[in-house]
Amino acid sequence: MNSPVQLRDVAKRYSGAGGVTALAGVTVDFPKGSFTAVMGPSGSGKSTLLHCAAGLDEPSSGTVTLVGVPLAGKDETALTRLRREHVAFVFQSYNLMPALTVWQNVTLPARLAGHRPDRDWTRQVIERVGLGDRVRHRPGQLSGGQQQRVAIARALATRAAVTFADEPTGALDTATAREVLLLLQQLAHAGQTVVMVTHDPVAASYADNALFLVDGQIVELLPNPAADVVADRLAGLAQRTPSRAADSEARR
Ligand SMILES: Nc1ncnc2c1ncn2[C@@H]1O[C@H](COP(=O)(O)OP(=O)(O)OP(=O)(O)O)[C@@H](O)[C@H]1O
Repeated sequence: MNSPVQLRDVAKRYSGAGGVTALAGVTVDFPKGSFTAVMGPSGSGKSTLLHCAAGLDEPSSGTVTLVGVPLAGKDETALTRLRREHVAFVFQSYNLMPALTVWQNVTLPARLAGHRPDRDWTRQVIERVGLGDRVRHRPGQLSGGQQQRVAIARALATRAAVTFADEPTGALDTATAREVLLLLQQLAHAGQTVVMVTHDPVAASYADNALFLVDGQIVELLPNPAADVVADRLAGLAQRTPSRAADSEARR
């Protein structure tokens, strides 16, 4: 399996006032060991793409294959099990369990999946993200950057085939953001597949490729995305989609 995430002609329509087409036929492979930044104007479908790819949202049509498993028709229990075994999330809101320590958060997916956590490996990954002296802390006792590093340690610990990151650096200062992005790069270099939604051209420059969405469709895949080139592309794309951007702003 060379591409643990495969989307084929994936569309997502939301009903309701007027109806919204969030994804309009997306076909893309995210190859093993790749780090892709998903970019585009506000409302272009970035989060929807990530949610459909992760099986958190069901496409209206088209197919998603995650770690070789077609998601169509899978019930929530099966999807949860698949995610627990193979997928890690690094979201802006950290999604850590507040009552659990760093160690317990990092080992939670293994324990939920019924495996005994590998203590040596867990210690190694917590060290690697620089939290060796914080294993007994709870998320509330950590800074935003440290919490994000816990989420990355959890991705490393589970050896997740795929890590989905949604604005992982949105709430971080520049130096901490850089550390988090370097760790995401390391995940990819270790053979994991990283898909990251971001608005930030500098964050995208850490990825191998930047994928640009407009009106729910992929318009470009840019290899080795330099921050200034990405910023230029985004500026051009934003001018093309005033209505969708306004729609998305109105939802906030
Ligand atoms: N639950 C929903 N119900 C109705 N419309 C939705 C829903 N979620 C998203 N949309 C619409 O789908 C389109 C794509 O939304 P999405 O959140 O994927 O865009 P995005 O590129 O991630 O935007 P942003 O950069 O602002 O976060 C937007 O027009 C949005 O208003």
